[in-house]
Amino acid sequence: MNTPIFNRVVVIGPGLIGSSILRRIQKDRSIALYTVAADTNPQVCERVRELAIADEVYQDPVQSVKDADCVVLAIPVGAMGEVAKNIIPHMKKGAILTDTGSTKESVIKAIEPYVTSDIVFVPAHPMAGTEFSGPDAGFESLFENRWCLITPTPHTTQAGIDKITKFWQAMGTNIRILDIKHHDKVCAIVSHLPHLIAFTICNTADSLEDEARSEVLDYAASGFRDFTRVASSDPTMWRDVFLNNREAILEMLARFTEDAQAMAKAIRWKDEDYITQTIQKGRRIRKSLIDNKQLQ
Ligand SMILES: NC(=O)c1ccc[n+]([C@@H]2O[C@H](COP(=O)([O-])OP(=O)(O)OC[C@H]3O[C@@H](n4cnc5c(N)ncnc54)[C@H](O)[C@@H]3O)[C@@H](O)[C@H]2O)c1
Ligand SMILES: O=C(O)C(=O)C[C@]1(C(=O)O)C=C[C@@H](O)C=C1
Repeated sequence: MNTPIFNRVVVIGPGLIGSSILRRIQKDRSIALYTVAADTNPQVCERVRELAIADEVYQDPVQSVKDADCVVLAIPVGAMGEVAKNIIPHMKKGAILTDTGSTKESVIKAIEPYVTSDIVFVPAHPMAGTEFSGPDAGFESLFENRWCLITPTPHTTQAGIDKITKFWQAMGTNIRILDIKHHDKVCAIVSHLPHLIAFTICNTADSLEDEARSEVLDYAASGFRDFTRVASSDPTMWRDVFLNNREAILEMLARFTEDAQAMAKAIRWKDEDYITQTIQKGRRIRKSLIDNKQLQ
């Protein structure tokens, strides 16, 4: 076997993303020789033991990081700062700290003050997931052919970037190095706003008067169904994303609202060309996703 990328990898938060990482390592031990999982929820720890997807399991993240050469934070973005503050003093000198958070500027701001000069922090974000959460939801091929976005800070070393690049390539992803603010803007439009719209449209449907609401359930095997998949995502994760990428999300929502108003105007004034062009753009985007193999 080739030299493994890491000897001992700790995943803090073995939910959808963390357990998918652990499962992938279990399949490919050239990524890490030994895996440790840590989760403050005792039921998650119990389930990870039952699933046998980590070599060792701890309820206390502080205890779990001893001797690790890579620690992956796969917890909600609002919890990252506190956990980093607690674990960093117990990490091995020279170890890498990385994360999978959906927002980057907030996570970096929360973690950086606690990063000591002997720890390398490499912020990262795998652009892959589902509407499910928890250790049962993960699967080893989740990251296959997806993107992992790495957003180095001015203190991130090239050696750290190279190691995390290898790590995520071994998970099956392609890599892009992105500027931190740019990452948050792009994710606001491709991920955060679509979730906001999905949660909102379900709430709007639910607030209709009784008769129409029951029809939503009867006839929802249409476009609405696709929104309900996205809207069934985890409330804690998404509350944290919305509160931690506020500026970019509000900016994209404002643009979207303007475009929705333009569409409303076109419908009111029967502007066939505008309506047709808008629909055609949507179809083109869908086709390019299929061509780029970004649809499972
Ligand atoms: N779900 C997705 O599609 C997706 C995709 C890419 C990135 N992410 C990001 O990855 C991270 C994990 O998301 P997920 O979907 O795997 O979540 P998840 O809810 O499936 O798992 C998160 C786990 O973290 C644990 N946890 C919460 N607070 C903790 C703490 N303080 N200490 C230790 N454990 C704690 C929870 O008990 C849970 O088991 C989030 O930051 C999210 O933004 C999610
Ligand atoms: O595929 C889904 O259902 C997801 O919600 C995954 C998704 C996304 O919006 O694309 C969600 C959050 C992430 O940070 C990255 C990926």
